[in-house]
Amino acid sequence: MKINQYLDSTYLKTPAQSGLTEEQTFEKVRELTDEAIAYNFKEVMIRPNYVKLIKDYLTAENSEVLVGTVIGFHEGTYSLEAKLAEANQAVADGVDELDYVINYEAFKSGDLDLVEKEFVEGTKLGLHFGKTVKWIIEIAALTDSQIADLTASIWKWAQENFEEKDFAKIFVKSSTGFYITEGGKPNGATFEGVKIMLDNAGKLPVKAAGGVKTPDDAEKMITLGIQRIGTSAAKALLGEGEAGTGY
Ligand SMILES: O=C[C@H](O)COP(=O)(O)O
Repeated sequence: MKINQYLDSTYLKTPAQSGLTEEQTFEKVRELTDEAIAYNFKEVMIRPNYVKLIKDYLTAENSEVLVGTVIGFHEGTYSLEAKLAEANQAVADGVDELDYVINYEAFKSGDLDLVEKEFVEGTKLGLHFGKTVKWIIEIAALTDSQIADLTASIWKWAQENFEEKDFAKIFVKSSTGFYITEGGKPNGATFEGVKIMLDNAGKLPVKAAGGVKTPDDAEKMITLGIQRIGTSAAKALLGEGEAGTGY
C-alpha cells in the first residue's frame, strides 16, 4: 500500500521540550521538510512560528507539499480570540491547513456552547480562506462515550453550519501526541478510539495522530477508514529505518 499521501510529517517540540536550541530546532524543521519533499508526503505539520519560512522554502522548491500548523496547542484551553488570532496569523504566513485543539476540557465540563462556538468560528475562518481545518479532540483525555459524543457533536455542528461541499475540508483528529497519561496508557491514536471517531464522524474525514509508529499501524488505520495520519516517524511508516524512530 502506498501511504505517502496520507502522511502529515510532524515536528512540534519546542526547544524547551526537546532541549535543542532555537537554531537546532529550525534545522530539524528544515530536515523534516526536505524529507517530505523527497518522499512526497502530503504535508509538514510544524509550529506556527515556522510557517512563513517553510512555506517560502517549499514555494522556492516548487513543491506541492502542504504546510500545516497547530492552533491552541497543546492544551486547547486558550480563548476563542487567542485561537482566531493565531489562525489569522498562520493564514497571513501562508499556511495550508489549520489543526485546532478543541477545548476538550470545556466539553468535559459540559460547556457545549463554548465548544460549538469555537468550532463554528474557527472552521469559518479556515474555509473563508480556502484552508482545510482539523479539530483535535484529544481522545486520551476522553472516555469512549465522550469520544463518540464529541465527534457526533462536531458532525452535527458541521451539518448545521456548513455545506456538503465543505465537509471534506473539516477533519476530526484524534490527538496532539503531547497529552500526559498515567500508567503507560497510550496518549495517541488507538485503533479502538479511532474506530469510535469513524463511527460518529458522518461525512467528515478523520485524522489519526500520535503513536502511529509502524507500517502495520498505518495500514490498519487506513483500512479502518482514516484519511490522514499525523506522525513524527513518517519514514518508519514506509518501512524505512527502524520502526518507531523519527523526529
Ligand atoms: O501528529 C501529531 C503528533 O504530535 C505526532 O505524534 P508521534 O510523535 O507519536 O508520531
